[in-house]
Amino acid sequence: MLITGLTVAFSYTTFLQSIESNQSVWHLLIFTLLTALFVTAILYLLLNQLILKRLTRLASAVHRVGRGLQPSLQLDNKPDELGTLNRSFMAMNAEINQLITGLDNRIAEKEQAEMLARKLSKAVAFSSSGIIITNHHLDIEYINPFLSNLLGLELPAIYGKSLSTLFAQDMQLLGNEMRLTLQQRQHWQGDVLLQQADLNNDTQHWVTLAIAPIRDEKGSLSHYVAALQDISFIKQSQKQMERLAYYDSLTGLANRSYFRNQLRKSIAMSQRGYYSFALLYFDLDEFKLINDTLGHDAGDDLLKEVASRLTHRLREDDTIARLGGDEFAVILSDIKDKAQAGQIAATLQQAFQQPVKLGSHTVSISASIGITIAPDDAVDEELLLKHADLAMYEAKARGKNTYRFFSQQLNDAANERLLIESQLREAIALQQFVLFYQPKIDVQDDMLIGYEALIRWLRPDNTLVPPGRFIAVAESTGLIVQIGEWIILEACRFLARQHSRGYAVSVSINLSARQFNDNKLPAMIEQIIHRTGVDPAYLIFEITESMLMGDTDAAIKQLNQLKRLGISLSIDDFGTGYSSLNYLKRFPVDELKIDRSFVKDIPEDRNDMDIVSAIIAMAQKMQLRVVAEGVESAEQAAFLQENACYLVQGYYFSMPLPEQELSQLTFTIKT
Ligand SMILES: Nc1nc2c(ncn2[C@@H]2O[C@@H]3COP(=O)(O)O[C@H]4[C@@H](O)[C@H](n5cnc6c(=O)[nH]c(N)nc65)O[C@@H]4COP(=O)(O)O[C@H]3[C@H]2O)c(=O)[nH]1
Repeated sequence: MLITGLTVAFSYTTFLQSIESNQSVWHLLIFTLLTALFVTAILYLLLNQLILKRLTRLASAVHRVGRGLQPSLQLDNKPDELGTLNRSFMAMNAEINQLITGLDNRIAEKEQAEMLARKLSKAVAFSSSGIIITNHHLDIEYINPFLSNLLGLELPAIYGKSLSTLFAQDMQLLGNEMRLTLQQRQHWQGDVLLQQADLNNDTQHWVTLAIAPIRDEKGSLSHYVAALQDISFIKQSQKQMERLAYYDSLTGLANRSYFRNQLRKSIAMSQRGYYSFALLYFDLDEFKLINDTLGHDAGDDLLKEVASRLTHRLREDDTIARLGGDEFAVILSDIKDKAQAGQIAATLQQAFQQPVKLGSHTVSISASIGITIAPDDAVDEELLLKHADLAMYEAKARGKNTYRFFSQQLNDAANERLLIESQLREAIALQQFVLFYQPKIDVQDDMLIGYEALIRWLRPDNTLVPPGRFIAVAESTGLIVQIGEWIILEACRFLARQHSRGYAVSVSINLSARQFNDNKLPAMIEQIIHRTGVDPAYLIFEITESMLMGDTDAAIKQLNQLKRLGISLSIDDFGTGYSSLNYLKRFPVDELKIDRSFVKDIPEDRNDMDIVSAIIAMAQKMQLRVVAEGVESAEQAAFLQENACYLVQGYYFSMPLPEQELSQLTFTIKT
């Protein structure tokens, strides 16, 4: 409601008439007063209703807002000045509310951020990863306790120093690379070796390090944060695995796979014309004997000693590997010529000159070294190994403790051996072997007392191949076991025929090392004896001294097994090996055969004559039969007889003959 004016009706005439009468005056006064009061009340009511009440509400609202409360009363929105004031106030209040809410939000956000920062700071401080914060120049501003403890860092002395001061000496160059990468790619990651702060403590830690930038609101680089994990354990395991994969655990030398890798690398370099290298291959001449007699622990100690001696005689760039057992190989890198390789091989052999002490024993050692040169001899891995191996066997054949280079002739000989091997297989299948028999004579009564069976290979073109041309190949390929069984069967059949004619002769059969070491040999012989029905007392098996060396216990066991069959045992080529009385006593043998080499120079060579008479004396002392082989002259026969050696074999009496020609012999045959 809008108040535009107030009209009071007053009648002056009536007022005068009232004055005229007192009563009327009082009435008038009272009336006037009442009217005034009424008007005032009306005015007050109107004022209160229209203005004061609204102002009070507004004041109360202002007061509440001033106290931070919401105005509890609803302010009117009338289209007058007070309504306008109310609206302005409400708008202002809404704005204030909005501002307060915004402020509250900002405060809440700030509190949240502070809480998060506190959590992060705790996480960083207690983290088991290393954390570093640097400025944008990579100078350290913060290092967390984990890292400072790990490296023994003095805080805050390290602050302000470059990040790379934490790196090990070898890693210093990495600092520059890191800076460059960070400029280009914003982050850097890699494995770093950290150095202990105390330089006297040489513990080093491998860590994987990741560096990322921190930017301010404007996006400008302000800091870097680096996180690192200790991976020393992983690196150690890696190293351990590498060692296991590439190094021989006994000697610490490179193993076969590492050696092969190096060989391939060397071949690649030599093929590019960069350099020549030599491949040396060898084993220890006495290793098997030492291992068998002194035991495997002594064998291991020997290998360790050899490895250490060899390592000291080689250059840094050379590779020495133990390929297995007592097999060693060396790659001599960048050699000038063959002569240089030969010199180094000789140096290596010098390493063997000093005997090795193994517990209470002192043993002498030697090595026969095979050498091949790349790229001159070959640039193929397998071929080079084969060449070095061939050269080593040549060195062994030339006497121990020497070295030999691979040559084309060696290769030809090896190829011939291969050819013989394939032909031998065919010869076995086609039964191209024959036995010849050389008489054994007792010169006391000129009586033929037995024969030695000697194999020949009768080729389809009727040529006779002597055993010296194929026995070694048969031995190395194992074919001798098959051939040997045929020899024993044939010799026993021959013996059975001789006995059936009434001749009480013996037959001597040569055993090769491979046959002798075969534990099925006694059973096989027993079976043949049974099959052919021969009297084993007339069977003599010849073995060489070298077969008894090595594992003597096993040899004695085998000899006893053979002896149990009722056969005799003879030591062939006696005098060329150990020939010691003590050693002989241990073996259950019946006969010694003096090697041809001592007989052939009688009577010219006094020394040989002395040896022969000593062997005869020794055999007599041990109550062994003694047979001299290779007797070619009457003088030799006479000398032997004078020295009480009556059993002889040799061209002087008879060449080895095929069975059908034995009837031409004029000797009285023992019956
Ligand atoms: N210069 C000369 N030589 C004489 C004389 N008397 C005999 N010989 C030869 O000397 C060799 C004696 O045989 P060995 O020492 O056991 O040496 C044998 C033996 O080790 C081996 N061998 C021969 N036959 C067999 C066999 O059946 N089995 C095995 N495992 N090896 C055999 O081959 C070697 C050579 O046999 P062969 O060529 O038959 O050579 C035989 C024989 O023909 C002589 O007065 N002067």
